[in-house]
Amino acid sequence: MFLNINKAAFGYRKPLIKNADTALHTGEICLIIGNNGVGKTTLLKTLLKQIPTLSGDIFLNNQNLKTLSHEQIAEQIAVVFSKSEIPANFKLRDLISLGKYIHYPYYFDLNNDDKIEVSKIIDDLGLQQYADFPLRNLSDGNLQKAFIGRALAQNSPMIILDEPTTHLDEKNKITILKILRNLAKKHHKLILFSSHDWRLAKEFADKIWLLHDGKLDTGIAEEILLNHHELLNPQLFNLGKGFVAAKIVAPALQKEMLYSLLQKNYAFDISATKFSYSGDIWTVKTENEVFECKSFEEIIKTLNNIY
Ligand SMILES: Nc1ncnc2c1ncn2[C@@H]1O[C@H](COP(=O)(O)OP(=O)(O)OP(=O)(O)O)[C@@H](O)[C@H]1O
Repeated sequence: MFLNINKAAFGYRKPLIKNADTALHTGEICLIIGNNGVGKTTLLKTLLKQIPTLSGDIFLNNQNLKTLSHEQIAEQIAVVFSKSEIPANFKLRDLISLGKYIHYPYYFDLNNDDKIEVSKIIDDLGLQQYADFPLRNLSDGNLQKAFIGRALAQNSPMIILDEPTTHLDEKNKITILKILRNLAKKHHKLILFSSHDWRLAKEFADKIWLLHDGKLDTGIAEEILLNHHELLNPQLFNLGKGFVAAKIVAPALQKEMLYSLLQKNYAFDISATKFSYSGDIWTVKTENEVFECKSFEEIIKTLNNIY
């Protein structure tokens, strides 16, 4: 058990989250989700002792956070915050080298082994051609990789990332999430990250910490999603207030797409109509009739004749 949270409360004067009780191991990836302002960043800052724990205890590698100095915490946890300041006039290699300086008592030039390791991190992240680029000239995706590179150079067993995929396009999001998965599974790092893009992130996370109603619910990602129907996607897009779903028998993706189509177009009870999908054909059954439709467009035409 690398991180252990024991009946802890987080927040400022008033707790945002009470009675949090959970643990994570190295090699695991955990996604933190919750609505805006629920306390995700506050929780991460508390784990870093930037904010005091209001009550209860946090153990890092079996040591109580209260007894650890900020330098000792930096040896255990590297951090990538999404709103990180870009150090002026730094090149990419300088930023990644910064991760090494927590291991030096004062400012020194890096020793040879550390320089080699920094170059290897740059290679592993596919950033060779940008090594001597000023940070301000990097794309958002490469800058984000560079901050992850700095965290890697720190060589800590745990990495915390606050919204590491914001501002990134789908391709770069997947690249970053794959890098994180690789770090956990091949290098046994514990990765804890927050994201609002949870549909994508959950594909990569083993566990979820869900912050809601002043509580922290934790567990295997799929278990948390199953137990929190409000998170599962159809309800998220429930635009038609009077919509009552129809029965849909179809593979998950087709079911999700039909649900989304129906709830956008019909703000009333359509539960009397049943839909099933087989061999690329949708069968639409009303009380008295059966229709076969080859596309969603045909389904809409059929339903518009019925309702
Ligand atoms: N230094 C502070 N003192 C008092 N309250 C604060 C402080 N910093 C943040 N808060 C409040 O604590 C609450 C939680 O903020 P936090 O940034 O942790 O939420 P979050 O879940 O990370 O939100 P988001 O998804 O919008 O990033 C908010 O209501 C915020 O205004």
